[in-house]
Amino acid sequence: MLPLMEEFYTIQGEGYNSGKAAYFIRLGGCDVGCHWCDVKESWDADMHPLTATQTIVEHADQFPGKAVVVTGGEPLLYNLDELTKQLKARGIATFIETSGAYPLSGFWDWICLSPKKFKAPRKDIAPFANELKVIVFNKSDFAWAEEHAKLVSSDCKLYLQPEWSKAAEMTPLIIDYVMNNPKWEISLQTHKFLNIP
Ligand SMILES: C[S@@+](CC[C@H](N)C(=O)[O-])C[C@H]1O[C@@H](n2cnc3c(N)ncnc32)[C@H](O)[C@@H]1O
Ligand SMILES: Nc1nc2[nH]cc(C(=O)O)c2c(=O)[nH]1
Ligand code: SF4
Ligand SMILES: [Mg+2]
Repeated sequence: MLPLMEEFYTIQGEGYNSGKAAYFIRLGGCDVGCHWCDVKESWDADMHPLTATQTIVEHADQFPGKAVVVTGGEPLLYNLDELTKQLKARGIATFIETSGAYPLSGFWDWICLSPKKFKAPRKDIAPFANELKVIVFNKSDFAWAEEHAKLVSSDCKLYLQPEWSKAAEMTPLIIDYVMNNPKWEISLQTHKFLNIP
C-alpha cells in the first residue's frame, strides 16, 4: 500500500525524458521542506489514501505510453521494490523523480536526482543517478550544482532548471552559465508552458 496523491497521464515536462508520454504516480509525504516547492499539498502523507500497489499498476497499464514517472512528495520515503517490479513485469519503463534524501529502493530505468539544500541527499545515491537536475533559485545554486556534479557518474546528464517563480531573473544567468560550462544543459518545466498537468 502506498499513499497516492494523484495519478495522471501526461507528457514528461522536465529533463532528459521531456516530451515523452508518461503516466505519473504522485505519492504523498515529504519532509524536505523546499520553500518554493510547487506541490506542497503532497507533503502530509496522511492526506492521501493508501492505495494497493496492484491497483496503481493496473491503472498505469491502461495507457499506451508504457512509461511511468514515480514522483511526489518524496517517493523514496517508501520502499518501491514491489511497485517497480510489477510495472516492469508488464513491460512499463520506470522513471523516478527524487531529492535523494532517503534510501534508494526500486528497479529503475531512469533516476532523476534533484538535490536540495534543505535536506541534502544521501551520498550513496549519486552514483546511480542518470540525470542530475538542480533547481536554480539564486546564484548560490550554481556552486551547489557543481558540488553534486562531482558525485555523479561520468555519463550522468547534468541539468539546471529555473525555479518557477524566479525564472525571469534566473534564466538569463542559467543561459550564460550553460554557454560557459557546456557540460550543463537547461531544463524547463515545459508542461507549465503547455498548460498540461
Ligand atoms: C515536486 S518534486 C517531487 C520529487 C522529489 N521530491 C524531488 O524534489 O525531486 C518534482 C520535481 O519538481 C522540481 N520542482 C519542485 N518545485 C519546483 C519549482 N518551484 N520550480 C522548478 N522546479 C521545481 C523538483 O526539484 C523535482 O525535480
Ligand atoms: N508534465 C509534468 N512533468 C513533470 N516532471 C516532473 C514532475 C513532477 O512533479 O515530479 C512533473 C509534473 O508534475 N508534470
Ligand atoms: S523535496 Fe520535492 S516534494 Fe519535497 S519539498 Fe522539495 S520539491 Fe517539494
Ligand atoms: Mg511537478
